[in-house]
Parts: sequence; C-alpha cells; structure tokens
Amino acid sequence: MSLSVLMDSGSPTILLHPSIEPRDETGGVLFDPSKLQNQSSLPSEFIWPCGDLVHTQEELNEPLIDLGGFIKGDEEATAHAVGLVKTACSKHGFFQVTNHGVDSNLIQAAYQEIDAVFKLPLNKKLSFQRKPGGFSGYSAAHADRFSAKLPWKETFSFGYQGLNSDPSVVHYFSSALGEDFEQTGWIYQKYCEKMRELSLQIFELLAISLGIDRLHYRKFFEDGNSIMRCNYYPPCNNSGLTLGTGPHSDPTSLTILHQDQVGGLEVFNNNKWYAVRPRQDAFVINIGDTFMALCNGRYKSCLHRAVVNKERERRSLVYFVCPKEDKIVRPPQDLMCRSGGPRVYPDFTWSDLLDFTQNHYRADVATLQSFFPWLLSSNPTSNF
Ligand SMILES: C=C1C[C@]23C[C@H]1CC[C@H]2[C@]1(C)CCC[C@@](C)(C(=O)O)[C@H]1[C@@H]3C(=O)O
Ligand SMILES: O=C(O)CCC(=O)C(=O)O
Ligand SMILES: [Fe+2]
Repeated sequence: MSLSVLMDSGSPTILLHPSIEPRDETGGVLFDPSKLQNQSSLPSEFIWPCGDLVHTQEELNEPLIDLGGFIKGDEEATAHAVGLVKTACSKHGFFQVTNHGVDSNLIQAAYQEIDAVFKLPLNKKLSFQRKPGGFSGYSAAHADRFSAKLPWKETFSFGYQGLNSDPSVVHYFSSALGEDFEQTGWIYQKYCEKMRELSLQIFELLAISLGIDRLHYRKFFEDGNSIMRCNYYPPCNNSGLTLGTGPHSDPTSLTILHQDQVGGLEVFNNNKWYAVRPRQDAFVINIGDTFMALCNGRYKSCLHRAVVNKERERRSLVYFVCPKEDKIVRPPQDLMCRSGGPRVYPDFTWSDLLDFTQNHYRADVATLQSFFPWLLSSNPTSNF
C-alpha cells in the first residue's frame, strides 16, 4: 500500500490506491508531512515498532567541552579537553562543545534561511527533490525510498568540498532553487566553511586523545567531501507512534549537529535513551561509523535518534564529515602498534559505504555489520 497526498485547495486528500496515486517525476510517492500534521490518525507507513519508541525522561549529563583554551593552544585546557573527549568517545561517542568559534549570528541566519526553503510549496520543493542514488536535494519523509517506518521529517541536503573555498554551495542553491536563493547559498557556503574548520580542530583533539600524530586525521580529512543536511520535523498529533529520525549511528565520520531549542535528539547509552538538552551555544559532536573504523573501534559510533513533538516544529542543522571518496579507510599504523590488538574492520572506502547506504541499505544501528558482507559479495576478489 502506498501513500500519496494530493495538495489541492490546501486540504490534503490521502489516496491509498496505487492505481490512482500520482507520482512525482522520479516515480516517488508524493508526501507533505506539514499538511498531515492535523490528521487525527497517523498513516500506517509512519508507525514505528514499539521497541524503537521507548520513551525517556532522563537527560544525558555529559560534559560540555570548552574548546576555547584548546583552540588558543593552552596546554592545560587541551589536556582537560582531551580527557573529557577520551572518556565520552570510549563510552558512547557523543559530546558537546562550546567556545567553538562559530558566530551565533551565522547559526541563526542558517535557521532563518532554511525555514524559507522548507516553507516553499510542495511542488517547488519537489523540483529539487533528491535523485535516486544521490543525496543532494529535498526529501519528504524519504517516501520515495522507503515504504515503512517513514521518518516524520523533511530533509534538504547538499555536498561541500571546501578546498580553495570554491563557491560550490552557492552554485548548488542558485542552480537547484533559483537565483532568489543565492543569498541562502552564501549563508550555507559560510556555514559549511566554519563546520569544516571546526571539524579539523576536533580531529586534532581526537588524534591527541588516541595518542597518535595530532595532524593525522586533519590531513586525512582536509580534502574530504562532506554532507550538509537540514532537518525539518513538523509537529505530529501522534508523536508517540512515530519518529523524526529512527535509531541509528551515522555511517559518516564525524557529525557536527546544532538543534533548535525545541529538543528531540536522544542518545542511547547503557541500554537506555537519554534526551540531549538543547544548548544554543553548543554543537553536538557524534562519532560516526567511518571514524570508528579509522580508530580501530577504540571510540564508539554514537547511537542516536530524534523524537517529534505534538505541538512544535523542530529543526536541526547537521554537518556530516566524510573523507575523499576513494581514500582507504584504515586505522593509522601508530595506533595499531600502540593498541597491539587485531584489526577490527577490513579496509573500505567511503565511496562504497555511501553507495551502500544510498542504494542498498537503510542506515540504522547495524549498518557497518551489514556493510562488510555486502562489500565482500559485491567485490569477491577484493583484498579487504
Ligand atoms: C550518509 C548518510 C545517510 C544518512 C545521512 C548521512 C548520515 C546519516 C544517515 C541517516 C540520517 C541515518 C538514519 C536513516 C537515514 C535514511 C535518514 O533518516 O535520513 C540516513 C541518511 C540517508 O540515507 O539519507
Ligand atoms: O535531528 C536530530 O536531532 C538528529 C538528526 C540525525 O541524527 C541525522 O540527521 O543523522
Ligand atoms: Fe544521525
């Protein structure tokens, strides 16, 4: 059974019969969550298994890591930050940073600009819909990709390379959304530049905490191709039956997330979900699957999800750091010598893992464990 929502005269009509449902130009199902939020019953496609919906009231009281001293090169502040990072990443792969060097006006401008994108009419948003196999563009609940456990969200994603600060983001916004969005493109060009700077500083902190050459990961990622994703979660009358983003670890390397003041991000630790209190002055940092492989499993890829709100819409700005596609993901030699243990994961490339998540597997809590058998089956002669 597929779902489609016809937007005529502003009132949604849900057509449940595939024979008569319209499809967008890519054959994907049309869906506009912002029109469904007033519906009394939740379409079954959005209902998640009870096991994923376990509610929590507890908050994660993890340390807030002040990066100010570290960025200035203060040795004592660096040692303090290193200790906090090491403990947090060994446990659950989550921490928050303040005094990060990103101007709060830029963060607020990013929210204001992306609000205008999500408020566009559905047919305009579908004009820059994510194409099958890619990640750039707009998505409504991933309804073109999945037919069950649909996330209650709209997303807008695009790539960022960052070397020589080429205005690729501005070009994308102008070409995909039109010249009216050039200013939005500039705001996100600047935002992504600051995210890249912050990520390279955090990679230095991670390298120090792992006892390896502090420039190792900075060098590995400085020519990377990262992903910027904006999430918009409409309010939902049946918020307890659905999820904004299901339980998962990010397949990417490092995630730099800012959430608005509504709250909804939750982290899984010690077999329990914990709410992450929003902090306007902080960025959430998650270790992703690829970095877990790059440090031979010393640090954990963070399990997290996003719940939705009955009354309030919620947004999050998520920057996913990725290495250049064809680089071999392999822990550094000096880490292997120090830890002495065996390799936990075989070599792979981000290109293969991205392909896996975009074309073969829905990223969840077991992406990496599912990835390697697939990789072996699709590259039987590989020396992975
Ligand atoms: C490489 C990626 C795939 C997803 C976006 C980035 C990193 C996080 C992944 C994701 C958010 C994990 C949960 C499932 C997912 C389908 C989603 O809800 O958006 C994932 C993203 C994606 O495949 O688009
Ligand atoms: O919106 C959030 O708080 C979490 C989003 C997320 O985990 C993701 O997009 O990978
Ligand atoms: Fe995530």
